[in-house]
Amino acid sequence: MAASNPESSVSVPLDTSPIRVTETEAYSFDAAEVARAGRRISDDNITVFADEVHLEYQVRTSGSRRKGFGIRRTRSMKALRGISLAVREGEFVGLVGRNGSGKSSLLRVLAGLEPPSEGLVLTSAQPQLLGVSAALLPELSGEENIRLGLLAMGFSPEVVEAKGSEVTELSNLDDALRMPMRTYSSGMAARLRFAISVAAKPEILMIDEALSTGDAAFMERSRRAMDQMIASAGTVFLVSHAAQQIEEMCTRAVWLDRGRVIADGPARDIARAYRWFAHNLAQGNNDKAEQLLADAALQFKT
Ligand SMILES: Nc1ncnc2c1ncn2[C@@H]1O[C@H](COP(=O)(O)OP(=O)(O)OP(=O)(O)O)[C@@H](O)[C@H]1O
Repeated sequence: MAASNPESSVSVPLDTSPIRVTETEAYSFDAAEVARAGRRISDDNITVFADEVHLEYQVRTSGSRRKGFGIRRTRSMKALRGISLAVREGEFVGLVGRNGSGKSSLLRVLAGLEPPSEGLVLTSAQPQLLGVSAALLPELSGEENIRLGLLAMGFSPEVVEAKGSEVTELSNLDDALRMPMRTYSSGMAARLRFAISVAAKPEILMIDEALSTGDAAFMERSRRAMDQMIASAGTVFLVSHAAQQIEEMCTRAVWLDRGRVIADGPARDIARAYRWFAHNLAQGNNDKAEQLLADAALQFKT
């Protein structure tokens, strides 16, 4: 379980009213723990809560070679530097940020796949991180993998039959479903994993780039499937470099840079600000891009 951050444990008025959440294997979510972290929780529909989360990777590097000996050193790489977030039922949160800003790391920590080096992560249910949880086998056909994926998620054979057709329709892979998955392009495999995960209707779904591989029809179907999830009080996270996709699909966006939250607010506003920043960065206008980043931090930081 993630440790709470003792430094933030006092001086904030606490509301320890009950939080309607269930315990999961990875995390326990109880009001006292949130209170110890010094956060005021005034409503009970929070599904994902992060308090001052840090993540440091230890990386082994090869050093200089002298007299034929290679010297190996360990370097620490700070991927997340104090992320705090509270996400509620029905929110569709887009994560944007330049390469290496910490988006995938944050999803992995929130999904419980990576323990934070410091800080607290609480979730109301086990999040499903698309692409990792679905254990699909390359030698099996798409159809067989749909059954396997749904069984692996704990559904009974009867439910698997019923959900199977939903997955088939959403994936739109038609005849390819009878081919071994090793013959799929990465986009086709991503679509299949996405369709399986969405049909499973997890309370918390996390998608890392998978949607960018689909065509317009797939995007439209995906959007409808996720709208249904959100309407039934689910929570979705989406990492994407396509700011337009975030703007069109998400209700809220969080902009990460160098492991920190730069801006957090309505998807439309954040996505537009991010797109202008990314455009300037791509043009090599680094000073202008840094200025836009600072402006966004002032305007949208919560
Ligand atoms: N397994 C790992 N070991 C060491 N460092 C890592 C590892 N995974 C990520 N990092 C580092 O952590 C930082 C954040 O990486 P992360 O993949 O979370 O960023 P990202 O915003 O998702 O990037 P991208 O948009 O390029 O996918 C980067 O500096 C990256 O090099």
